[in-house]
Amino acid sequence: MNLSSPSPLSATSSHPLARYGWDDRWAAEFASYAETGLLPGRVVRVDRGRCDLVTADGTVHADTAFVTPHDPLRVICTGDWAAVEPHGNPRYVQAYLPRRTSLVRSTSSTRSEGQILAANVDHAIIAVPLSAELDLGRLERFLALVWESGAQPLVVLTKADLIPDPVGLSYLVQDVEAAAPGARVLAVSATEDDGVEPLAELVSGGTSVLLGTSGAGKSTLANALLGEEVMDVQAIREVDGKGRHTTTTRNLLVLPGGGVLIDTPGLRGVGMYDAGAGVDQTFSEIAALAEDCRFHDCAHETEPGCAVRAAIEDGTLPHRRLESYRKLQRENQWIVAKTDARLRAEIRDDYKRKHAAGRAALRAKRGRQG
Ligand SMILES: Nc1nc2c(ncn2[C@@H]2O[C@H](COP(=O)(O)OP(=O)(O)OP(=O)(O)O)[C@@H](O)[C@H]2O)c(=O)[nH]1
Ligand SMILES: [Zn+2]
Repeated sequence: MNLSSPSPLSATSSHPLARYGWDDRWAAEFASYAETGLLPGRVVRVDRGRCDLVTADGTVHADTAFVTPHDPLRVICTGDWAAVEPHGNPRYVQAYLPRRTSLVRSTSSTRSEGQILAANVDHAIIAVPLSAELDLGRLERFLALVWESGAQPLVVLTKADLIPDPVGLSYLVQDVEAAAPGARVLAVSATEDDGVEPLAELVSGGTSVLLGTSGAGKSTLANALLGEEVMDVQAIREVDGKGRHTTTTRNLLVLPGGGVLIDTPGLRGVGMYDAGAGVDQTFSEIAALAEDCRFHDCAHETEPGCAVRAAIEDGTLPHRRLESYRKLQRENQWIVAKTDARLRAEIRDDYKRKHAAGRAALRAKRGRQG
């Protein structure tokens, strides 16, 4: 049985939660909870000790006390598949299934702590606006975050109608492709409905999120994918614990062309959090080149036989890429160091050692001169 792509004929495809992403693998992992009478549900919203889940019986408002541990990365979040009690007032979420992917950001630049933004995301759409000059460094930062999460990045150049010249547009696409190895890049105009269809098809088989800076065109793109009516329909009315009707907005929406879109406020303008592997993956072509460096620990500075510098010299690797790689590596080390005292001590000792070595070399040099 191929677990990663459930057959369309499988029993779960007719399950009422299939359109929310329920598949054979989730069903298998849920089996032990099902035996105890718990219901499966996908979290569509989390809010102050409560969450909304879609279940086969409709939306359930449940208490999250048992799935809100101290570790902020393990707190239940939108996109999680959870086990919820079938009755009770309130009903409790008892557990959630191990996440396939987790999108994590650092909460702030001063108090470095990871925060889970969304779980079980398959595609992360990174919106890059063509209304402004391309900021490839910023794109690379988003890519690192996405690769680290385990989701597949999809770069969308938004507002493509602003670049009417197809040749100019193709150059821009090429520049972005060179900065995003392993990711699909497509140009879309949401206002002209150009390229929305291929994008809808790409994300139809899973859960997606939209990332990008303010004004990048995320909301416009979300509306184009969802259709405005869908947005309205899914602002659901339901009875809360006090017996009143309340209107709540879901952060996880079913796309008319298949798949679901997670759109939580916290997703906007995210910063990386401990994304070492993600940074390496973002610059995968540099790692591939480095395999041919003479020294396996080559820093691509002044070493002889450096394949990375050779690629820069012959024009196959933009110098900007190596600079950006180093910058993001340093940034990530800094983030990690802030949360990891041991590493912080190591960096300090390393600095002292280098400093001492530098001073010794200086003394030796002075000694020779004197
Ligand atoms: N020409 C053109 N303009 C667009 C397109 N998509 C969005 N815009 C414009 O770009 C601006 C920002 O779009 P939004 O969709 O609000 O951007 P956003 O990323 O959601 O912004 P935040 O909500 O601040 O995060 C708006 O003025 C849109 O009208 C497009 O395809 N073509
Ligand atoms: Zn090298």
